[in-house]
Amino acid sequence: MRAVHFGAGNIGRGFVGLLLHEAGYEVVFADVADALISQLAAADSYEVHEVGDNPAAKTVDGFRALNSGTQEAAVVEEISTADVVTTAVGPHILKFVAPVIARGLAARKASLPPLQVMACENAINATDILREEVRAAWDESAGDLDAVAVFANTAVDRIVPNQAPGQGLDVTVETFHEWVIDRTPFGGNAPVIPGATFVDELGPYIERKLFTVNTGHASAAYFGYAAGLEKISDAMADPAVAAKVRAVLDETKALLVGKHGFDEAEQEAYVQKILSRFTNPHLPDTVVRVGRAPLRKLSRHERFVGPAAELAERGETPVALLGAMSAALRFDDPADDEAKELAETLATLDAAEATQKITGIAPEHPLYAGVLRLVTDRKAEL
Ligand SMILES: NC(=O)c1ccc[n+]([C@@H]2O[C@H](COP(=O)([O-])OP(=O)(O)OC[C@H]3O[C@@H](n4cnc5c(N)ncnc54)[C@H](O)[C@@H]3O)[C@@H](O)[C@H]2O)c1
Ligand SMILES: O=P(O)(O)OC[C@@H](O)[C@@H](O)[C@H](O)[C@H](O)CO
Repeated sequence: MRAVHFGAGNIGRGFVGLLLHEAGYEVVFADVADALISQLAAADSYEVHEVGDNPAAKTVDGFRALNSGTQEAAVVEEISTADVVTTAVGPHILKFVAPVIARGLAARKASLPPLQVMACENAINATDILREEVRAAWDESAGDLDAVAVFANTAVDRIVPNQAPGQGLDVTVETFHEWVIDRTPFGGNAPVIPGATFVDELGPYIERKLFTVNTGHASAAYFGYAAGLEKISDAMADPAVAAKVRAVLDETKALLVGKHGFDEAEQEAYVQKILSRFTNPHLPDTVVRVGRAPLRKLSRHERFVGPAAELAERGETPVALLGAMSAALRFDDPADDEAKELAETLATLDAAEATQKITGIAPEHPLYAGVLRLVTDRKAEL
């Protein structure tokens, strides 16, 4: 069995690659970072160090690595005979890997079973986004795309910080992990991945993950950044930051319980577990990594505006979520391209234009007045 995995970064090596390896797949990593690919191609193995309660070290070996920029033909050939393709490149990068996947699928022999494609990104239904990009790149003369590929949405959860320089290919990760995959598109032939959980209804799981883990995480990052703190665990050790994060998760908990019918006590236990993961002092995770790409995080269906808008539509006022969004508008890490673009948007557009561009919230929406106020206040400081 062979899996081609796009994105040999933190989650690629520290989670998806590891679970596919443990499931018995030969993993072919495809990435455009040349130094990383050269290192992987030259290595026999790397270690995944799980830190926190019950620490462990796991070895990943038997992989290969290709540069999907300079060795595209080789990646296309791998895809044409692979069993599985996964990605962990970032939601905005899916459009760049899709044409390579489309070419690999077009070169596939009709006798092979459909390729099983799963995007492992922090976005609602990231695989649907990837499928539409593959469709856009699809050569119709190659036949029916749906006959050669099965696309399944997934939710991936494991905190994998940026790795310390000098650590080589080894990855430090938290012990917790969860990979939930929609079983329904596979029609009884789902891949066997013992570390993953297959479910019939993925939607509630994706929202629960994004609007709890990622909303809470990003809140800790932006409040921590505003407080001048470097690590997420330090941010969570600050009582004022921790209280604001908790208040945000109370609001998303109310939404998730009300919308999806999660049991309240079960959701509270989920929140507690996640808050304890953020405080893991062994995990060197930073507020700038977790806060990265603030425009993506402030966009319409993402971890802040998504739940805040739904609460507003239900007649609730999401006070804590608006507070976190206000902190996000102040995230100005000079190394972050989206933080620079955010600052420029705030500086050059009027408040109404900036509100709509950043959050996608229209003037008639019940959340609009709240976000317009945040944007207006932030602009007044610039
Ligand atoms: N790190 C985590 O804790 C974590 C957990 C769950 C989900 N995720 C999600 O996984 C995805 C990747 O996150 P990460 O933290 O591993 O980021 P990362 O930056 O460590 O890794 C991304 C990798 O993608 C590669 N890449 C960029 N453009 C590419 C292209 N065109 N073709 C092939 N490879 C390309 C980069 O070179 C990099 O190695 C994101 O969607 C993120 O939200 C991350
Ligand atoms: O990857 P992002 O930028 O969407 O979000 C940053 C972190 O919240 C994220 O990477 C978490 O560590 C991860 O989602 C945990 O499962």
